[in-house]
Amino acid sequence: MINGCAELIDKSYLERAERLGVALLCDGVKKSGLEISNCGCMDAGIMPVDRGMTMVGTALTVETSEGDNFPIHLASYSTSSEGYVMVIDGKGYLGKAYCGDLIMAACQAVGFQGMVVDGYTRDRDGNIELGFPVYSRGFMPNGPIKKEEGNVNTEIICGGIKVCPGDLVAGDSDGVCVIPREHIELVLSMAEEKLAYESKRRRTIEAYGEAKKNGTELPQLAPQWVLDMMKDRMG
Ligand SMILES: O=C([O-])CC(=O)C(=O)O
Ligand SMILES: [Mg+2]
Repeated sequence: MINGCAELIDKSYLERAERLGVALLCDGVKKSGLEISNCGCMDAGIMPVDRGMTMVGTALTVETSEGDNFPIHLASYSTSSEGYVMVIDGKGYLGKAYCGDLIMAACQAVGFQGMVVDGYTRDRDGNIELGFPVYSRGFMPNGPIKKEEGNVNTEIICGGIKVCPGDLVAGDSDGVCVIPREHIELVLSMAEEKLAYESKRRRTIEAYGEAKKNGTELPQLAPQWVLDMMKDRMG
């Protein structure tokens, strides 16, 4: 089944997500109390091809299996709009690579923000040279087959996480997370609260380091919640 693409996510949301990064976005899911498996994080087997690759965009989904990359070709040519991340449910198949730097270059030329593959990719060096963010289970020189049309823009599972066309997908050195489209605003605001907490913590840690260096009185290093928990548990 080949469906049209979901509407692109508002740029202001993407900019906020980019500023936060994947770990804080997952913290935002946790703080929001939403019942989302693993806080929206794909499993740790799905990693960036190169450290420092980052992406944020709107999910365009592909479902395929057994190393068949015909559906990936169909998805690549299904839009000319900039801003999608291609999320490929390859069923974790590890016998063949689903794609390499040729398809990746085509996706980059179209304006995809990146690609996530539940399976292997190849042409690692070429991929890094392109600077196109790709997240996969690793590398396999054995190339793909071209067979079935698969599904484009249907609900899929990738890296253990449900992904619907139009969801927010973010990736960085830590991995990939998915925020359901209907919860983007809530998750971003929760993640921004966590960011504010972390900034405050960083200032406290810095002040402690400075005081230690200067031989002045040390400020309290432990956060208040640790002190409260210690009192509760240890009296
Ligand atoms: O040859 C293929 O179909 C996959 C590949 O390596 C590429 O896209 O560069
Ligand atoms: Mg190739």
